Amino acid sequence: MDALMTALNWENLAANLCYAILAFSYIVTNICWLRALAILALSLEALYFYFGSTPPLWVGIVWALIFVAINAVQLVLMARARLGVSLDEHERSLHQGLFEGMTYVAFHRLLKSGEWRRCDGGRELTVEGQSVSELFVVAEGMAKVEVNGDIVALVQPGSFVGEMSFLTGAPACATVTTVGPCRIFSISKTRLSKLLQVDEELRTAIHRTMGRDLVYKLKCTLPQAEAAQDEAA
Ligand SMILES: Nc1ncnc2c1ncn2[C@@H]1O[C@@H]2COP(=O)(O)O[C@H]2[C@H]1O
Repeated sequence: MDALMTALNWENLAANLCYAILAFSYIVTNICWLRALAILALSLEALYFYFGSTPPLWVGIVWALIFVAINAVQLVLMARARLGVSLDEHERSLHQGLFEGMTYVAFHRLLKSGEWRRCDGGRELTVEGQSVSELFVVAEGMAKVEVNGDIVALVQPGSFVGEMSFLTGAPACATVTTVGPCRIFSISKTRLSKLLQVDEELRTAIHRTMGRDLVYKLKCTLPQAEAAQDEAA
């Protein structure tokens, strides 16, 4: 009990504050905040080791400063990566739509791995029953989705094409054809898979985005299917 009271007394306030901040930094999930809090806590620890012990506890001070330096360098690198990202008007609008919530840095890594294309109407993006080698995002324009020759849906701007086979590994469940001039972002699925294997942040963001897009498609498709059933009855 005495030891606990001594540990918590006012003289040890800096040390307790430093370890409380360190403990809090373990709770936060944002890596920037984690590093910033670690820098604050470890700087306080260095001060405590200097002023709180006679002679100063140099081993602790040196290691605290090394940890501060590592975290500071990482923060600067992250800030530079963030500031180095510049998106053009089309990329920004895609980010604000389909990829909303994805960090600029992760979005930029995705963009760098694929390419933008313009195409006219009539271009087949996927063919029902055939394997799909690319994942597409229709940024501008529309595409029709056909199953057994029947149009079952329209792909709206800001939607994926080919995400279902990407997620399941199955062949394309539909033929998707552009119905007018389109601006499309495409990325090789092999390349995307490799990228997602090493980039956890992007993997989480892509899966969340695909999930949201699938929900949207399902919501749009159900009324269309109901209307078709009513017509058939
Ligand atoms: N009901 C639907 N609404 C919108 N897009 C669809 C629908 N059904 C299939 N697709 C798209 O058509 C694509 C065909 O290839 P995938 O199965 O890989 O992925 C599919 C989806 O991207």
